[in-house]
Amino acid sequence: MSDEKCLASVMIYDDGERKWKAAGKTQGLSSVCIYRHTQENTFRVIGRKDQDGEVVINCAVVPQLKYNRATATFHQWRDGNGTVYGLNFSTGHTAAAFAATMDAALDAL
Ligand SMILES: CC(=O)N[C@@H](Cc1ccccc1Cl)C(=O)N1CCC[C@]12C=C[C@@H]1CC[C@@H](C(=O)N3CCC[C@@H]4C=C[C@H]5CC[C@@H](C(=O)O)N5C(=O)[C@H]43)N1C2=O
Repeated sequence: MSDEKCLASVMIYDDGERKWKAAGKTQGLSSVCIYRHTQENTFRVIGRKDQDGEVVINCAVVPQLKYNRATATFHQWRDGNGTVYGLNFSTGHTAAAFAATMDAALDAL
């Protein structure tokens, strides 16, 4: 998979409060990548805060994942146990690159 680093602000939707929260301990941008495990042909979304390396997203890409391009720079999906992740990308270009990689991963599953 393209290991192009996509810069985004990673957010998690708090169902209880019905609002988006920044993922991780601090605000700020993370490098978000989709990694492929070659032997198992599985994929994971891994996001690390640029500031301190904190892993703020570590989410399996499962075949039934519905990836929603809510806007040109904000994409979102629900993981297997109902957590909703949102990626607020720095640019439409990185959003489109990430979404294309996500689509390729979903096609390969
Ligand atoms: C059927 C279904 O599951 N639907 C899900 C989405 C979905 C569809 C299909 C497959 C998977 C999924 Cl996950 C759904 O609708 N969800 C998932 C949880 C949150 C939400 C529910 C209600 C609110 C209303 C408004 C809307 C929202 O959140 N935004 C609008 C579009 C961009 C806008 C951009 C940025 C973020 C940064 C903070 C906040 C702001 O800009 O200040 N914000 C926004 O406001 C963002 N919501 C959602 O997306």
